[in-house]
Amino acid sequence: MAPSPSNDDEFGLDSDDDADLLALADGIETHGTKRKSAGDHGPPSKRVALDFPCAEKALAHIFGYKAFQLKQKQVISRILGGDSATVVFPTGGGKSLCYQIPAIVFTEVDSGSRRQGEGGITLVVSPLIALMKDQVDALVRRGVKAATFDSSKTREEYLHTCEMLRNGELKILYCAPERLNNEGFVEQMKYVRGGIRLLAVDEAHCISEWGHSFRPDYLKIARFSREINAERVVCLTATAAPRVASDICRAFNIDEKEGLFRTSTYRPNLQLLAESGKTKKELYPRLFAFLKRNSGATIVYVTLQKQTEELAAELRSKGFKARSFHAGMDTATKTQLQEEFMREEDLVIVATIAFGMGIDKANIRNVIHFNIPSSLESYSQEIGRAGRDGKLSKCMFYLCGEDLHLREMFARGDLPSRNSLRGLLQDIFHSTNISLPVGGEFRTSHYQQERDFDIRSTTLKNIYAQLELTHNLIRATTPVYTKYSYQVGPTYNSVLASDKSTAAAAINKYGKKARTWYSIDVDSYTLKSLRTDIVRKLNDLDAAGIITLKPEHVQNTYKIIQPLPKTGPALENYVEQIYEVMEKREQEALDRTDQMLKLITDNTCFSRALAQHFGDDLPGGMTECGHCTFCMTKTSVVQQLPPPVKFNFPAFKAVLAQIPDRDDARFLARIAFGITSPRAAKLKLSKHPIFGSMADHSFMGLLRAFSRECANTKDN
Ligand SMILES: Nc1ncnc2c1ncn2[C@@H]1O[C@H](COP(=O)(O)OP(=O)(O)OP(=O)(O)O)[C@@H](O)[C@H]1O
Repeated sequence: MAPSPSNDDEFGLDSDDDADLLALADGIETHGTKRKSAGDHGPPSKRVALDFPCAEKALAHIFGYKAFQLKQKQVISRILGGDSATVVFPTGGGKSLCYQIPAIVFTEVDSGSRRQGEGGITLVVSPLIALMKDQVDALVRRGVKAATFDSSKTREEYLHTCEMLRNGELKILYCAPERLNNEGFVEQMKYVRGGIRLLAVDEAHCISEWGHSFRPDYLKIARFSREINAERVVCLTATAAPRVASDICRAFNIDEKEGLFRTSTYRPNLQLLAESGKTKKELYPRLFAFLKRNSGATIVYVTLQKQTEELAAELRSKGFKARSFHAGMDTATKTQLQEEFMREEDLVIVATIAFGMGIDKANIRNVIHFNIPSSLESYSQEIGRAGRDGKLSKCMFYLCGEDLHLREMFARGDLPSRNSLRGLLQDIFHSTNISLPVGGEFRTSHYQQERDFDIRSTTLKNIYAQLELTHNLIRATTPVYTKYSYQVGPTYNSVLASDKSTAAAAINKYGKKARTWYSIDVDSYTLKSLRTDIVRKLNDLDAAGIITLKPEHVQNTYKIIQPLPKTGPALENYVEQIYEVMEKREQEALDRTDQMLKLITDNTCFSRALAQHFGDDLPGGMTECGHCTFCMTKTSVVQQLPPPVKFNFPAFKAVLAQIPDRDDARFLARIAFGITSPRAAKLKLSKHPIFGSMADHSFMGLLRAFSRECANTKDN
């Protein structure tokens, strides 16, 4: 699963959507000569053996390491030689140095061609604010000028970063992918002194629609890299099956033969084990016994937040030192737990996947999966946290038939009904919007559409991404805040008085003061034509510390790229195409669970099957690892499925009685199966006894039964 996105909503730089760069880029020259972008490169230069002593020096003097590890040296040489790369190193493999060292030494490599103070920056796109912060703190301690743009920054810190950017001091800037959607930010990046020398894309597997954690915002990074003229790109990930790695390379125009750096995925000190049981109850004592036999720092992964608490309590009652950890906890508690885990040698952390990213503990002895991981990629990433010290560590997977429901619930949660999708597209392509010319703009509220059409937020973003990137109909621009409020500093009046621009005059005249905050309605009839100038001026005043700006009332804004469909059949065509893609994604999510189960239920060595999934194999022609459950027992693990249930008519009738609408069979099936959605939340159904009352049935069976019911109602 994808890590949760950051919430960058300060300083008016937030955006959930793409920025409209084209409008701004038109007629704007980047300063100095046009920069060479990653896509402009000729044939890769990896064939030329490059050596950069300055990189070795930085490794030793700044980071204190003796030698490069894995393929760090090759990657760094390629980047310093001017080319882009994709790096697939395991968790903890040292991916960060692959961009940090180039960022530090770029100025030494081609200082001759640049003016003083024009070293340019390395921009790192990473979805994890906490990780970014740790990295920046570590770099700053080592004397490297690094910063993040994120919502946790104080205003002073933000202004300080802007200042470093302006005077060319900054070497590395971290930001969340959402930040690249923002017009203001992209403009700022276009004008960075010395340019964007390197764009580093962390967790790059999120770009692939085949990947387990596809994020539409990631698809847009490639376009941004061209728009900000990034000189080269490095994409980094710990897990990428061959198809995913190809997607990444294709998106950034990276030569797969020369620019893809993979290391062996096999970890000989990890013992992959699995056992199956009919019920969780049956597996509890086996888990306790396992932990008694295998002491040491342990992570037990479960799927749901409440399971972390339940299992941790159970473990404590059996005398284990156990704590629960999940994303719903407050930051201070989470930090404290992480610190405790780093310190202690025998703590068992029962956690959701929220735990582990950025945990750099060498002696984790056991990683246990007490539910089914969402994919082989997640599994591999999670077990990869064990045994970084190279010592024998155990990775136990307890498979339980009961858990299949949970996986199906997740896999099926994102697909809306055709009706919902049709309703959404009718709303997007409604008469006002379709009468707009190409280049015209319209606004919508994602928040409202999620509720109106019962579509989850991530799915809605995916649909818009398809309209934008696959069908090229629209393009997201920076979300619009229809109202701007601001507090003024002591220099405000004199600055505005001396500013002779029309925007400044308008702000002076129409900015209304309440008690402490001023506000200006930039969409009012009088100000509409000056809107862009006023917003820019307000942002400038904010960046200069003259005012503190607070944009309000968010509206997602789109520009029309091609004429929108005007007829029913044309709209239906989009419904079909988009729905097909979404159905495929649902199927892929279900397939990923099957692949996970196949790993341990097939008649093969687990370690070999895992390596082969990633396009790799065991080293030295080995056919077996010799120490996984299959190698040790020579038998596969048998999945113990719960017996099929008889159709529960009373529960079925209760769902129909509680929900009188027959417009959406999928919605009814979801409620019976226990899958929530915006509509379920609005109707407060998730706490109702009917919710999940048929969780032991097959989802497809439920869908068929409710579809019949809806069709009958229509016929009558
Ligand atoms: N050449 C090296 N020699 C010694 N230690 C190194 C070297 N390169 C990196 N390290 C250290 O290895 C640890 C892991 O590095 P890093 O965080 O970059 O891994 P990663 O591949 O990004 O892992 P993740 O997938 O968890 O993000 C860090 O403590 C880092 O300083």
